[in-house]
Amino acid sequence: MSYSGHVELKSSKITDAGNGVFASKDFAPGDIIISLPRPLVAELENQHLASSCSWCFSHKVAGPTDLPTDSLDIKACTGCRKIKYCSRQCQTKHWKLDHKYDCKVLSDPQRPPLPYGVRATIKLLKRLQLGDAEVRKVLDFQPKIEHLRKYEPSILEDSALMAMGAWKFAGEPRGTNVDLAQTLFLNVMCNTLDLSNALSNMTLGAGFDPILCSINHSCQPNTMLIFNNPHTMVRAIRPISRGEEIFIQYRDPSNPFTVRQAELEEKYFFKCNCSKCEKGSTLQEDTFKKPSENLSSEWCRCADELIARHASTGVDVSRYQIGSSLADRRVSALQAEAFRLSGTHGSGIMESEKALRICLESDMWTLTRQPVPYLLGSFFDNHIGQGPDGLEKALHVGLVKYFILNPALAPQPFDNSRIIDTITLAKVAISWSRSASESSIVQLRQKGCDVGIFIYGLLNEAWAAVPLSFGRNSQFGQAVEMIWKQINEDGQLHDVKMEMVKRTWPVIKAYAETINVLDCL
Ligand SMILES: C[S@@+](CC[C@H](N)C(=O)[O-])C[C@H]1O[C@@H](n2cnc3c(N)ncnc32)[C@H](O)[C@@H]1O
Repeated sequence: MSYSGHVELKSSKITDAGNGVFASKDFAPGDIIISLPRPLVAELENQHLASSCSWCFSHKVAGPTDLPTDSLDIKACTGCRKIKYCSRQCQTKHWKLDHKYDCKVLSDPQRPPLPYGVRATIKLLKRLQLGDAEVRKVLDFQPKIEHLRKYEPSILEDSALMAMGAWKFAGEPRGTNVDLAQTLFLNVMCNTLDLSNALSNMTLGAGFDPILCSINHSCQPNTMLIFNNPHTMVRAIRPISRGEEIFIQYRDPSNPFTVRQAELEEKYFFKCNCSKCEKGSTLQEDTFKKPSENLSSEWCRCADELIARHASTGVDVSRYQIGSSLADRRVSALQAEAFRLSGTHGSGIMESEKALRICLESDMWTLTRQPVPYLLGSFFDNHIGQGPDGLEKALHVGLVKYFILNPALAPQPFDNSRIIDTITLAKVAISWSRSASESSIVQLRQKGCDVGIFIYGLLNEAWAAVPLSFGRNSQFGQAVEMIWKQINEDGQLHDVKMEMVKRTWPVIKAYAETINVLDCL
């Protein structure tokens, strides 16, 4: 079946995966495979409604790692006073496509905020009633009702209540019923994509689209999904031949096998059968620095305490188990504790330091084994706002992330997560160089890291990589250009500076390789 210009939908070769999306021509890394003006469903989570544009997801709250967002002026819809926009154009587009169907429902000041799945279902029901062919395609997905009935009956019950609410709020549209509402609700919620804004680098809401959501998951994906306010693209990250299946990642593929499996089961209700998971716990993601038997006696004692604590508090540590011997159970307990403290997507300063000590002082973890990369990410973010001392720590951990972690975890320099990291590190290095004393700057240079050259190289790399990821005309691309132009005022000397970058890069890399992360804690 022809699905769009460059892809087609047919049965996946992955066991139990149903249909998948296949390339109908060859693609090179960076090529755009799918480009959509906006997913069929794109809803902000409630906590972001007040500070983000509901059409383009521009986000007002500036976090420490944010790129400049100008003076974004978010104004509320005069009808409901809940949905907000950064411009009249965004408001008009959103009204025509979407908001005209739920503005009245949201306008009741007494009503508590509606979950985004309910908001989406109200609008889908109304569009379905009007004969919208795109919405019909949502019904082609498997609602996973049987799976939920067997394994997650409470989720199924909740979905029935949500669907009933959505159907009533939609005004019980003729030609629809509660069962149909539940199918729409579940099909969207079991297949959502995380929607984000590169400028604030966080998940702002959830999306669903019949084309994008037909792409299966692999823990070794060949494409990346770029959400670009509100344009969405699927781009190749490795060469793809005609006839090959296209995969994205629904969840982080750098986790150990059992953690990946559990996360996908929990959020999407399936057992991943991708080519990487077929190899089980045998790959680099599951390799510790040393065999479990080599854990020091001091850390064995600590692990024994954790085993007792996990048992007495009833914490489910099954996804962190690496084996049944006592030595394996001890390392599993350390792993469970490190993941618990990492919170997977961000943790406080105290928690991330404690978890890093477990992993690195026990000497069982390599720097690229999770949750160390998550923890270093949190450590980096948490220290940016902590004055010159915090900035210096962030700069050092950033050097380790840049030279050691990122090339191992995301081999393409234009990978969207990597390019955001590169530009954020450049910003940290700029802030540090402005706040540090002259002697600190000289000292760092003497150790091998000339911060001026480092900043120049990072910005040049980000600027060169943007066309293969977000695009130069995107909000992100424009923000990168702004910083790049500030640093590169005398454009004529570019070649000379790049020659210095080329010569100095291996020296900075060698310095990064000497950094002991534990010294930064
Ligand atoms: C977003 S949909 C993808 C389209 C789906 N294959 C279909 O035919 O409708 C996600 C569902 O596809 C299946 N799936 C995706 N990736 C998979 C994988 N790696 N292994 C097994 N099933 C997978 C699961 O049933 C999952 O819930």
